[in-house]
Amino acid sequence: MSVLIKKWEELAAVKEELAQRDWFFATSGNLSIKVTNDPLTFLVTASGKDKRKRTSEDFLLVDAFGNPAEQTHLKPSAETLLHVEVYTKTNAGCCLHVHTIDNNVISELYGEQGEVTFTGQEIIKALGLWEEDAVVRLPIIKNDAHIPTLAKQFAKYVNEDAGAVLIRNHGITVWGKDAFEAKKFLEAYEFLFSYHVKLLMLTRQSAFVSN
Ligand SMILES: CSCCC(=O)C(=O)COP(=O)(O)O
Ligand SMILES: [Zn+2]
Repeated sequence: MSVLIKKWEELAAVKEELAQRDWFFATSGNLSIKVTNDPLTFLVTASGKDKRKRTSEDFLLVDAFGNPAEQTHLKPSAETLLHVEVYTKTNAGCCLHVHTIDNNVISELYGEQGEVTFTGQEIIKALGLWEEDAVVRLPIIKNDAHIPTLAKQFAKYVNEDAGAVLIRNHGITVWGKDAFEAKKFLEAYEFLFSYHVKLLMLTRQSAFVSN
């Protein structure tokens, strides 16, 4: 099996799992996986598709600038430049972006602070932090409609082979050394968001009832 087919299957499997979680509302989300290092090429989702569907036109191969590396009628994701930043600045092998209600709520609650932190949760170990008092810091950037500007802001936080950035009222972009790691990190962040949102709702509601 060629590397391209192997990587296609790997990304398709991740896409299917994220679809099962219902993380691709209204065609949102984009995914990519590195195929070659020299020259850099990666598979990225085609723009505007329903990512819950599995088709032979789900992905296309792009180069280090995010341009199609082969003749195709498909358009790379509108947010391909963010994936370009990940692969040109790090050794990451996979990059995942989803819009969920929970990640949008968290990004709005903490957007002015420019970051959200989490601590005291066992799931933090999935992010590679094993100390009991570990603190996860997740940057939140402004959602700029001009993608080159958004990519430039995003790039400030792309310094390691694994990481994540929340885009305010837009979604999260997570990257890791391979598809397994990127998906694990994404699931850990979404767990933290969902827990935090539910806890805030319950504690605010009970404070309201007891007053
Ligand atoms: C429909 S949501 C707006 C675009 C977006 O943020 C997204 O993640 C999907 O865009 P793409 O071009 O990758 O389909
Ligand atoms: Zn998006």
